[in-house]
Amino acid sequence: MHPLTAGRILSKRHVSRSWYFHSFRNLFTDKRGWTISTSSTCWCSYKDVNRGSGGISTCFVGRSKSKFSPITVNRRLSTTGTISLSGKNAADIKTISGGIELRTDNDLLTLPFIWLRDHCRCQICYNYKTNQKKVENLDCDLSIEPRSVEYDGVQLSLIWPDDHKTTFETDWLLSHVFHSGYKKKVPFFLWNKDVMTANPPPRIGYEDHMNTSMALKRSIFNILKFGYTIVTQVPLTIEDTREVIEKVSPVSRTLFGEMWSFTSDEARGDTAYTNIALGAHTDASYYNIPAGIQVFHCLEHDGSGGETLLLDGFNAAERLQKIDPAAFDILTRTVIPHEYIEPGHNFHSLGTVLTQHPTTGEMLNIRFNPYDRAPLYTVPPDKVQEFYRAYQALSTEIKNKDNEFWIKLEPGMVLFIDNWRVLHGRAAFTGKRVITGCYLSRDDLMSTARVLQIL
Ligand SMILES: C[N+](C)(C)CCCC[C@H](N)C(=O)O
Ligand SMILES: O=C(O)CCC(=O)C(=O)O
Repeated sequence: MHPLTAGRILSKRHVSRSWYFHSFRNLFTDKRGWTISTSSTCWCSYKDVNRGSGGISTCFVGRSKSKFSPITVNRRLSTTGTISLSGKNAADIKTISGGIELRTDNDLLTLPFIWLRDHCRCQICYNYKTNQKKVENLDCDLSIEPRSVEYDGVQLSLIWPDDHKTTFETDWLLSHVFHSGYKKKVPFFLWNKDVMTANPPPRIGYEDHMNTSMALKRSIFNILKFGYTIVTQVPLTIEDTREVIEKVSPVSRTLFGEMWSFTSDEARGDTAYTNIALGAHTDASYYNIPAGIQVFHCLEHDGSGGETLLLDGFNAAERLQKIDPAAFDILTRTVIPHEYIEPGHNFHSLGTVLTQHPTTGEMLNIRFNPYDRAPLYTVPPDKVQEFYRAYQALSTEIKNKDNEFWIKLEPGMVLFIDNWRVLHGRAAFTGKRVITGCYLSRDDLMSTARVLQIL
């Protein structure tokens, strides 16, 4: 147990802005040698408070429930109970219940005080070496209020009842607080067949992708914007393919291993290992967190057919939301199972077909693989028909030829597909066809995107 969170007995009324806690800080660091010196209400645990006269009170600070030491605190009575607002742009802030509203050039931010106190990025509260919070703030007074707020248009500064000072840059607030005007750095470019035919993502040459950060950024940018990208002129080996991929992200290990290659030899118990056509689907639906990216590189094909189908699942979902909101809603709420079973493997997942971003409501993931659906035990009988109706409504969008974009993967073309968004399929084929590739985790891709400052 953390020494400062042990023995927390104080009721909230004692932790208010009418108490001045500065002297606590010295006591904690000097006498106990405790490293936390925030001295804020968030960190103090009190056994009792005896109001003394003349503004002096005695209370008990506990290290554990059984061990308390008496100390003295200066009691500062709040004079007005109001929060002073100052600064060149004070007119842009307004106190509201439990927080402030901050008007910036284009947004109106609502900033709860508890949020502002918890997100303090001063050296005491935040470790800039590890990029981690130093304090848990789990005892923070939920109704904490600052004594004063200052805003100059660039920085917002707050002084808390214990004299702790918190300063934020407006830009930092804009990109971290909940607000409806949040803008994605790389918005989705939703497409159907015609839109994609007219605006395909630029293809990146192997040498550029491998050697210039501009080109690598463009490859990743394409995945975020269009849901896929293609690197051309890649040497026809698994090792070279892996090197191209590892510029983007480490290769994930799945039930198919790391780098796999497949052909129509039925080596595994999945229709991918045949030469029959496969309708649009996402892969790894039987993982609770489906693979983020699917990579394909056709190393050889000496027959006909085998074209690759790409289809923007977010565009299909968005259209469904417009024309059949009830179906869309059912698919975002109904958890269904998927599975992959073959000797030595038995994968089973639960998840919704459509998942939206929890704050923006934008599409986050489509999990659509009619082939790998498991028996539907998650839907009560009286809801079964409406689920099938919704699933069929989505599949009508997915089967719509106007949404299908077909390409022929030629040897040397490495295709990265956002498996959370873009569905893929293939036409039946003849002859020998060998495809290598792998899966990547979406978190790894996003991490690279942030490091390269694309996000
Ligand atoms: C890509 N590779 C051939 C290795 C595996 C194919 C797995 C296909 C599976 N039905 C799924 O949807 O995940
Ligand atoms: O063979 C192909 O081009 C694609 C196979 C496929 O859809 C898969 O492996 O999931």
